[in-house]
Amino acid sequence: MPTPRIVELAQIIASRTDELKEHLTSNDLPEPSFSPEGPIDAFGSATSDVQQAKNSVVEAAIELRQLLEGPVRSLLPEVSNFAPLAAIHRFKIATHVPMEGGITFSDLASLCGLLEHDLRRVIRYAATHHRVFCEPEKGLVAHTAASKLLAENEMFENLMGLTFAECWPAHSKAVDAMAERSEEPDRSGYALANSTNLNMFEFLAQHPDRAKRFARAMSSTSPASLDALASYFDWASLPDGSTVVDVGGAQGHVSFHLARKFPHISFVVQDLPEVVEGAEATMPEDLKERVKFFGHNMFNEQPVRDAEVYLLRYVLHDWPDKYCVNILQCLVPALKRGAKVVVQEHLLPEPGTLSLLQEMQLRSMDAIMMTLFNSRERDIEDWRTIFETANSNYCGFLATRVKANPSTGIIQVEWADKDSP
Ligand SMILES: C[S@@+](CC[C@H](N)C(=O)[O-])C[C@H]1O[C@@H](n2cnc3c(N)ncnc32)[C@H](O)[C@@H]1O
Repeated sequence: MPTPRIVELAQIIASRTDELKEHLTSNDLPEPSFSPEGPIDAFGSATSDVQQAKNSVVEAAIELRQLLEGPVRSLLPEVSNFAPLAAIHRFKIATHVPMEGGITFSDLASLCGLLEHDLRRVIRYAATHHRVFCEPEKGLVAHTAASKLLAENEMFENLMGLTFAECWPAHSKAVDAMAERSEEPDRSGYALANSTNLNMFEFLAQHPDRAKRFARAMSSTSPASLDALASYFDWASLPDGSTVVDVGGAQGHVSFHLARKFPHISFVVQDLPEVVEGAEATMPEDLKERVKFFGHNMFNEQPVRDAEVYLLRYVLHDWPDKYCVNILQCLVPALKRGAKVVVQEHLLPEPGTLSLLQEMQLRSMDAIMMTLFNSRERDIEDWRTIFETANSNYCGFLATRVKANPSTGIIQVEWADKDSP
């Protein structure tokens, strides 16, 4: 009789967890733990083999759980209500819990301005479902690694805000948006959830605090992703004094990263005026000469002419196809022969060709794009079509998946200017 799948999965978990234990022991590293003293990312500094072992264990554990719990649980998953996490974010509960010892439900409720019974159920739900907070003795709330992170690290505050204050309400309206069969960003789940006829960026422009949180959440991008951008396009071969225009560059974190690696290049960071406002004042001293900010709406003609590179990093996936075509067409009057357009984006795979975790991450991102913008993630052929539709002078289309993270890639095209003499 063949080995049942659940046994195979258990064997994968056991053998690959041994590799993880070996890595921790031989490098004298702390083991993963929910305690506030536990590591944030126990395998963050590990080699790609160890990362691979970790991903195999997680994927096997997901499949094993799904098989053991059966199809009913797949349809009605245990975690489908994010109100408790949204409440933890909104009422800043983590900041009111002391780092040492604990606090009673009643004291915590008054600090947060909540009814005690509401607070108690939020905490107990989050403790069991998400390991956020624990109750070391009955009635006393204390930190776990996750709640401590939220209390101490402003970046997580911004990311939770983006997830639970912006995305979550919009997800529940995405099906209403789908029923409208609209491909307009101002009829997305996000627009419906906010009772607005504006697209998300126009709406955020009217809500500066939320816009700031969005911009800060965007700047939390992983260093590995920025390193991929730095290494999958040959920035070093650009002539001395070259200019890169970072279209939709937010507050400049991508240009800062590239500017530090390539001191012979200057950068113009373009974004909506309200996004770039004040960015120059907070710029690192060493980059002030080479990075400039410029308020510009990318649906208007590109004003910075004859740059060597126009970079669009995670900008186009926010827009339905016809808008992407329009953005690329707005670059055209500025392009000199040989200018490059460089795009960093997710690249959808053929179903089942990436690992389960990678494909889950991509499908989640695709669903978020639908919810927020009525836009989508795209595969390589979709990207080729967008460039071809925008202008036949966009030549030499080259899309390369990033080896360490093949769900993303770098696309480059060159402006051929076939019509000029
Ligand atoms: C997903 S963020 C990407 C930010 C940055 N490129 C990065 O890689 O982190 C998309 C950016 O596009 C900007 N954006 C949206 N609409 C725009 C417009 N009409 N003109 C210029 N920038 C715009 C947003 O403000 C935001 O900073």
